[in-house]
Amino acid sequence: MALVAGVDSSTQSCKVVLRDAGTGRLVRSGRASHPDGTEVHPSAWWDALQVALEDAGGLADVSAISVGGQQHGMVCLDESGEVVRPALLWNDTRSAKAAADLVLELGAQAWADAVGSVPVASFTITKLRWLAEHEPDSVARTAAVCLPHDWLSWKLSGSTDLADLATDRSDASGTGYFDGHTNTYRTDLLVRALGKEVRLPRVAGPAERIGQHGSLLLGPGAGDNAAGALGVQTGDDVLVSLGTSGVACARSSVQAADPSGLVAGFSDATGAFLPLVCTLNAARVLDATARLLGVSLADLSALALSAEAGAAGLSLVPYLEGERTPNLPDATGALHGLTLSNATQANVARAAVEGMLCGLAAGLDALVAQGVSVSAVRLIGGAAQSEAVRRIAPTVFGVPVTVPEPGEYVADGAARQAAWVLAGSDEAPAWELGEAAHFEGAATPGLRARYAVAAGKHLSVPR
Ligand SMILES: Nc1ncnc2c1ncn2[C@@H]1O[C@H](COP(=O)(O)OP(=O)(O)O)[C@@H](O)[C@H]1O
Ligand SMILES: O=C(CO)[C@@H](O)[C@H](O)COP(=O)(O)O
Repeated sequence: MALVAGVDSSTQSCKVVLRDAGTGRLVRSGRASHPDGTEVHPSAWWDALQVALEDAGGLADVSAISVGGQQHGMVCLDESGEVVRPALLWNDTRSAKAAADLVLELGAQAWADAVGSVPVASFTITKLRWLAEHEPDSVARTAAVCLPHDWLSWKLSGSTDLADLATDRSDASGTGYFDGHTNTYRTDLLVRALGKEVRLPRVAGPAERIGQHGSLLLGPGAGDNAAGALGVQTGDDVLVSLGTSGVACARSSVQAADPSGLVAGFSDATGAFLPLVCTLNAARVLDATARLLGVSLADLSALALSAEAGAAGLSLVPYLEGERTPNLPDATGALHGLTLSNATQANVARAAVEGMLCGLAAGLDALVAQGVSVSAVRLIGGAAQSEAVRRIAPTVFGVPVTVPEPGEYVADGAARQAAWVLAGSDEAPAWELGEAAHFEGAATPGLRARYAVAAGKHLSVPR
């Protein structure tokens, strides 16, 4: 029995799964936390990976490993491979003005045509423009730019040579300087943002071996959402992930080019595309609401389910970290529709779940506008563990929702990729998935319209 390992180095934590390469059976797993904040030194990810690997019993008996990681984070390396400054993460909105400037310079349609997406503050390219404008010394020291998963793969390879940096299409497509049609970098766009050329990771094929450390083969890895789609074996279903970010995406044979900027035209981890909508506010909206109410997440779920659908007219606008879709980096959250009679813990809990899901429902609408058919949703990510989220989701999305057996689907997708690399086959191995739970429910009348009015009245406060 050969073992493969998959890593999910996500915003809040690092998770590792070790699976049987042939059957996909889970053999061991481990995890470790990441520090809070939107600016994190990559060494914290490496330290967390070591702890998670140790927790999972180590790699001594593992044949291949792949890393999935949070997308977009800007990792700058100097000529000797040292990190120049802490990485700016996908949810760091300081580059919002840089994003707006870049869009103004070329026009939204030109960006969508060139790289599949209109840049927002999350994208690496806007962080590079921010760096050029605010930290010229850091720019002068930067010899290479890569992404969180690229950096971790490179560290795992044991190399310190920048020439050995490698990435995959899915993560490259989130930079804002990668053309998914030709699978080549648009270095002209990178130079436009940063003001100089730098070394970029080689873009490996979906099942290409990018290195070897002793007998351990290294797969190309992927952005976390592409890895999640590979792990849950979505086929043509729409995937909604409720982690730190809220994501709605679907596999496609064509790259999206949405000039409205709502849908990002990313690539997937199999050689196809992954049109994707991402919000900044998902699981942590529930964390914050539970904190506000002084209850546990389990109690929050029970409270939400004890309230009537629609929370008796309360709407929670969940822009607690600003928002990315819609592009409102300075927006703040709000509770609308409070009255003496509806001011209960149960209604606030319900409004938090419904508000978070309404943000994702708008994302599903944007996918539909790009030609994606949404007849059912598969739900993953930390907040999919909430019974309230599972049961309320169909009443907000208006379609049935399937929740796969609880698991770490991003890490699983990375492990499946590692098994693919090991097998050298044309396609990723098909692994048995566990029992899924199915949820249905009629759409709550008027809920989304009322949310849309409330969301339109958000307050923007520059931070
Ligand atoms: N039962 C639950 N109910 C609601 N939220 C949950 C539950 N279990 C975990 N979460 C939340 O899920 C989030 C972590 O999810 P995860 O998908 O691992 O995030 P990320 O990949 O962004 O690091 C945390 O904010 C955590 O509080
Ligand atoms: O920015 C995006 C997608 O474009 C996010 O989905 C990040 O990739 C972070 O993912 P999580 O840590 O929330 O899973």
